[in-house]
Amino acid sequence: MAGRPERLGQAEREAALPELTASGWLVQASRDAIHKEFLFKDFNQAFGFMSRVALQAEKMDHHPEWFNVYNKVQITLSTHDCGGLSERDVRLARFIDKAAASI
Ligand SMILES: C[C@H](O)[C@H](O)[C@H]1CNC2=NC(N)=NC(=O)C2=N1
Repeated sequence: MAGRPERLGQAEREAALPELTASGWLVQASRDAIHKEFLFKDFNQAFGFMSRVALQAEKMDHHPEWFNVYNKVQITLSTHDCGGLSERDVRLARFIDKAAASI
């Protein structure tokens, strides 16, 4: 993706975040990031989901912070290059929700 990412402004947050928080993303209090926990039937499904997200992350050159144990995947999204939330996090979060729904 071209260009240096910029932190979302107030209007962009008001436009993008309600949709994400409605689907279970939490805006972190401790840093400018969003977080969501996904539960799957077993490790196989969790890892299948992670594989899809990993391929998309490479394509976008935008990578999640995540933690997996068995069927649980916890994901934090933030843009390190701008020190907070950018449009890339919004786009990746939308992709992640679709990927989880298709497992
Ligand atoms: C050099 C490379 O483009 C950058 O380090 C990319 C890679 N993946 C990234 N992922 C995330 N989450 N934030 C970034 O700022 C970021 N930057």
